[in-house]
Amino acid sequence: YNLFIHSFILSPPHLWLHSTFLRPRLKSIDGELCLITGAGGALGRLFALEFAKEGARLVLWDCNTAANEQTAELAREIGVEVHTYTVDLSKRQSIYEAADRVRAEVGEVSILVNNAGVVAGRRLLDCPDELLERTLLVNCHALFWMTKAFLPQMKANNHGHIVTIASALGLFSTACVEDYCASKFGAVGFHESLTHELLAEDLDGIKTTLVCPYIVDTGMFAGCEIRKELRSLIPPLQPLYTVQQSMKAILAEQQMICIPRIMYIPFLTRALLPWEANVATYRFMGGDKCMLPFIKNVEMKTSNGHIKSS
Ligand SMILES: NC(=O)C1=CN([C@@H]2O[C@H](COP(=O)(O)OP(=O)(O)OC[C@H]3O[C@@H](n4cnc5c(N)ncnc54)[C@H](OP(=O)(O)O)[C@@H]3O)[C@@H](O)[C@H]2O)C=CC1
Ligand SMILES: CC1=C(/C=C/C(C)=C/C=C/C(C)=C/C=O)C(C)(C)CCC1
Repeated sequence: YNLFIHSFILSPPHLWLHSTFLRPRLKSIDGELCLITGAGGALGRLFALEFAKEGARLVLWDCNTAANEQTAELAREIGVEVHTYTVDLSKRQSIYEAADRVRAEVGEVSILVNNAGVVAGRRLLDCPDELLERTLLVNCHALFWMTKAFLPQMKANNHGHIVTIASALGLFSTACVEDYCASKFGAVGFHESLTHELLAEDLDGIKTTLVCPYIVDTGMFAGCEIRKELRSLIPPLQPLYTVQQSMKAILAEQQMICIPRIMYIPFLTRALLPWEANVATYRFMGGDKCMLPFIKNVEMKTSNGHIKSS
């Protein structure tokens, strides 16, 4: 009983309330070395620019060399040091080799932003096995290898920050994105377990932040939509807004953020309401079939040869 009370005194409710509802102090990351995966992509590029504005030195990883270089150019214009690496996050060896090079050529990474992500965008039964596997490798397994590569240095200094860009679909699911939900639920579980481990080891200098956005207007889920009447109530997020909200959470060392805040509701009701009530709510809000137009979109692009598969 005493231990229980003591644990609460160590993290009293007024501290939770303060960090959740009041404006917390934002930390300085000037001069820190920040590694961002998927830095050639929409959110990855914006993260790179926001971290650059905060004065962080950047290490940018992506499998798309040209897009990654473009991000690097934009970040250099802000005036920070930038290093780019072409890495295939679906390959463990590619991650470890690039990590060794970063350590030798640049130094110790203190902020890790695991942002790269993919989705198959096909119905499970129509989807090539490799494409399903790739989602798990990039969105989930890569988190193991990235953490194994960079956490030891953070532990040695008891200093660092690991950011996981997961998804609202890591907290509740919907139909026809089995690969993506499995990978993002995995990412959420990974983040939580790692956070508990760091706390249990009293490594209070290493922070973690989980980011769970709703649809972001980047093209990744183009076509995904809920019931027409509700679209103005919960519109797709702007990429810059998403990244700015994430940055606030990261710099405030917040453990988790759902963007927009209304996404906490389906997350909670998933756990609190009976299954049937959730199914009825999904039907009413168009959450049950929201992925069908997205999958149609991918099918059309694939048949036109515009989309590359694995
Ligand atoms: N857009 C959305 O609606 C939402 C996105 N998210 C998450 O946000 C993150 C960023 O998404 P977003 O910016 O929209 O997506 P993008 O597709 O724009 O960016 C993802 C980047 O990751 C790269 N990438 C993909 N596979 C690999 C790989 N094997 N190795 C290295 N790099 C790879 C992509 O390269 P390439 O282009 O060549 O494939 C791309 O540059 C993802 O984790 C996503 O799951 C979360 C919630 C909503
Ligand atoms: C299921 C569901 C909804 C729709 C969620 C959607 C459409 C989420 C899309 C998320 C994406 C694309 C995340 C990418 O990482 C509502 C209407 C909010 C509430 C009822 C349950």
